[in-house]
Amino acid sequence: MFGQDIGIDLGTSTVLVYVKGRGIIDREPCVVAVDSGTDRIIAVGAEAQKMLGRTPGNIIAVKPLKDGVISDYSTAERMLKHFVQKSSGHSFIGAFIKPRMVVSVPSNITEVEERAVIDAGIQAGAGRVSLVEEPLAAALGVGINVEEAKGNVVVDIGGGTCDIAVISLGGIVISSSIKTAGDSFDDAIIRYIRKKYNVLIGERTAEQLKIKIGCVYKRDKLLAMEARGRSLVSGLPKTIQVSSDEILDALKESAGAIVDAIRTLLEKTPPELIGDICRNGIVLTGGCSKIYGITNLIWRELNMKAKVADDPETCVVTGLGKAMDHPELLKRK
Ligand SMILES: Nc1ncnc2c1ncn2[C@@H]1O[C@H](COP(=O)(O)OP(=O)(O)OP(=O)(O)O)[C@@H](O)[C@H]1O
Repeated sequence: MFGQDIGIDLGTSTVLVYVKGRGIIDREPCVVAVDSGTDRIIAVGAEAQKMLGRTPGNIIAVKPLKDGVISDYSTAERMLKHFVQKSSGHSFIGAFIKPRMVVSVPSNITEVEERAVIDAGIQAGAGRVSLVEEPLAAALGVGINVEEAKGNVVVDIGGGTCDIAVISLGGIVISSSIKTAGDSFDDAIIRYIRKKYNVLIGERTAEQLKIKIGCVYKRDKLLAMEARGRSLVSGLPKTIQVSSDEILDALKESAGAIVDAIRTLLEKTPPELIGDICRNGIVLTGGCSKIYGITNLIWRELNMKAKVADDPETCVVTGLGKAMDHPELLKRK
């Protein structure tokens, strides 16, 4: 006997939880704060994120996912348990009847990585765990009729992975997943600032630069932002002015890798579907698809129309909600 259906977009940066009949009930950074002495969880999500890099010796803030897959099994399992308990509202029925869980995973993950997600879900209290590939869930969430005999391309650019898939007739015809996405954009900014200014900035500063002034195509109007870091020469705090053109330069290689991955997949796509794809254009989802200029870059490099979905971060979890009613779309049942 199963209880409620829960959809979990278990992302590298963010976890979103969907409960059938209630919609999205939770959206938290994928971070857990653990007391290293007692191994007890102190905080999950936004509260734990505030502790990242600022924790006293006995508290460690852990990101249990890396590159879209579980890298710290025990923490991931306990984090999932937290969300399962929250979703049941600690109700009497919720305590006895196990929920069915549908979780999104990157395309092309290994069987071992899949097994880790399923086991973590079961240990967290689910009665059954099914998986859906992220781009398929994203396509459902965007409202694409995935059952049609028409080709659609979805590119989901999250924190850890960029998943690209050609979808037709309710399935993924061809897909690829690269580990170049939001986190590697942040790393590229850190490396660029270090090389150019001899200043070491933190991950959160790099992410702010990316979100506020970042771009992968030249902005019409030059923007600038102050960034604080540590001088590698004096060892003291230093503030620098960074421009949007500098971030464009820093992100050139990573953005190029995403475009190349789309190009490679299109080259392998069956010719019958290419016509549909040219007509429909590419649909972009995931938080990092909000980077300025991504659609212009795709047009310039691939001569293809692209559109960023409305609210691109919630497409996957919304799609998981829809997949609950279409068991044929689930990868592992
Ligand atoms: N306006 C923005 N411009 C650029 N990047 C952004 C913007 N808003 C969010 N991001 C980035 O989007 C990424 C998070 O996206 P998302 O929540 O879709 O990832 P995720 O599902 O957790 O990751 P994955 O699917 O790779 O496991 C982060 O790297 C974040 O910095």
